[in-house]
Amino acid sequence: QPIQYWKKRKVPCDVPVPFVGNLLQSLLKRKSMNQVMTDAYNKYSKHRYIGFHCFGTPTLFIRDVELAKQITIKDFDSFSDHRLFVPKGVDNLWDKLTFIRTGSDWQEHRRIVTPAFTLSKLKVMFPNLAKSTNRLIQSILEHNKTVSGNIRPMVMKLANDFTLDYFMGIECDSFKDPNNEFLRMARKTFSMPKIKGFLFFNAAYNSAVAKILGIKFFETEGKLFYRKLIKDALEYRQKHNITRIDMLHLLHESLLENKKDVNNRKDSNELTDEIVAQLMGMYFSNFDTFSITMCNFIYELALQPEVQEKLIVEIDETWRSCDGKLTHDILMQMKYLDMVYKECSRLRSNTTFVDRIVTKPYTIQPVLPHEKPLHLATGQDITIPLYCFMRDEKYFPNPLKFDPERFNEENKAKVDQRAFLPFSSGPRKCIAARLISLEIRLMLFHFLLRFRFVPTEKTVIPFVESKRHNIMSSEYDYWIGLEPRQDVDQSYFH
Ligand code: HEM
Repeated sequence: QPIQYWKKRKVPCDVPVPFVGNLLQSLLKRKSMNQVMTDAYNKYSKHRYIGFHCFGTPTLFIRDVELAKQITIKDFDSFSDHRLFVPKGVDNLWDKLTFIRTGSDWQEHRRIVTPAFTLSKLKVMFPNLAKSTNRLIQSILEHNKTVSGNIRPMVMKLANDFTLDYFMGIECDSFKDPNNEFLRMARKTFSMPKIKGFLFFNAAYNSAVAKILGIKFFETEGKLFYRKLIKDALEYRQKHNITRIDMLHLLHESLLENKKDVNNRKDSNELTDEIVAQLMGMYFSNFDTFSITMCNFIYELALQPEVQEKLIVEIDETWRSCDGKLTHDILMQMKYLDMVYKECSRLRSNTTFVDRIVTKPYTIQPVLPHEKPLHLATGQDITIPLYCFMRDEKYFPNPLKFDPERFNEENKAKVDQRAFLPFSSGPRKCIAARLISLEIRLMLFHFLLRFRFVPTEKTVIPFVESKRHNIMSSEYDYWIGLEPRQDVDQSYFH
């Protein structure tokens, strides 16, 4: 009896509604998923964990940052897997994604792909990343004299062209040619329509339904398109002995270098399939997840003219002093940009929660007077609400205020790192956290070198979170103006 599940275990829990659990308000579109979780989080403030029901699945909802750290880092071995969003065997490409792999297969795979994301690799790739960002944002200026409207499609173009260049060395300019095939396929394959997001979230809790409906993440047309693109790129590089340091090269090298993998492989098709799966998974994250995050950040900055002005001063000074030759270290050492990036990540990161599955029986020992040992069996679902931690006033006073000064030299040591988790933590933390941090800073740098973000008469203030999307995005799109800067020294760009 799922309804009795937490009651029997003496874990506090709101009475769930049959079939939908504690998600009724979200399903009826009365509240966003973040709001539903925040309500539960705030209601049981004296507890470290509570019971929660996502549809028919009882999940242990963690309210305590130390317990979350125990689960994601200290006792990781007992919580090493994610729940399966789609049952294994429904979508063979999906099964290969890092996020989806489980147990020793995940461990081995993560070890293989990690080298593509190290700091040293990012530094090697930086000149290409910087060139590509500069080129694309310059192109926005050239092809859109004034940009005012929903900036989401523009940011998606930027994310698409950037991803193509950075992942595969393909130069594309969707501002010049908005009807190009690459953009069309990316939109078709990687943008997550709200209904698809909803189906996926449902599927995560009901694998039988997912199997019956044959819910697939990537459509066949997209799979065929990207498989051909990647296969051709690999063959061309091999034939012409070309080495270009990008994600395709790094993944290919990492997978090849892994001797066990090579010996076990039946043919090079399998290796190509592996690369296609990883690149498509990453393309999705860079096209969809990243572009929503970027829009959230731009929205926030458009409402913060003083922060923008301060940032513009730092950007102009940096660009002048490095004579337009921005390096990885110069960018990452920019103090105010660092503060703004972190505060945007705290308040506007799009991650709602992360999940874990108990992989070895585990007991949560009592800490508070009213607690008893709580035994968790293998397979128990766990929810860690990162969004709630990052907006808890216990860790971030006046949490809804956008205040980069929380991260200044004097204050940053006081930030409780257990609660500041835009990319989660521990061995399953987002593998691309460093890349995203660089990518966003680089884009903000080049945007603010040329434009100011301004609200327009259509900008909905304050930010209203989407009730249809399970990650943080705006309910009313992103109506923002990009005002070309008149005070910019044009010699900057020559
Ligand atoms: C702003 C954009 C992004 C955000 C906010 C984000 C956030 C996250 C979060 C919260 C997780 C789950 C961590 C956990 O379960 O503890 C995750 C996992 C992951 N992310 Fe990201 N991510 C972003 C972009 C990307 C990009 C662009 C890539 C690839 C290039 C990527 C690759 C991955 C992978 C492979 C995993 C699974 C890691 C594993 O299971 O070992 N992410 N991400």
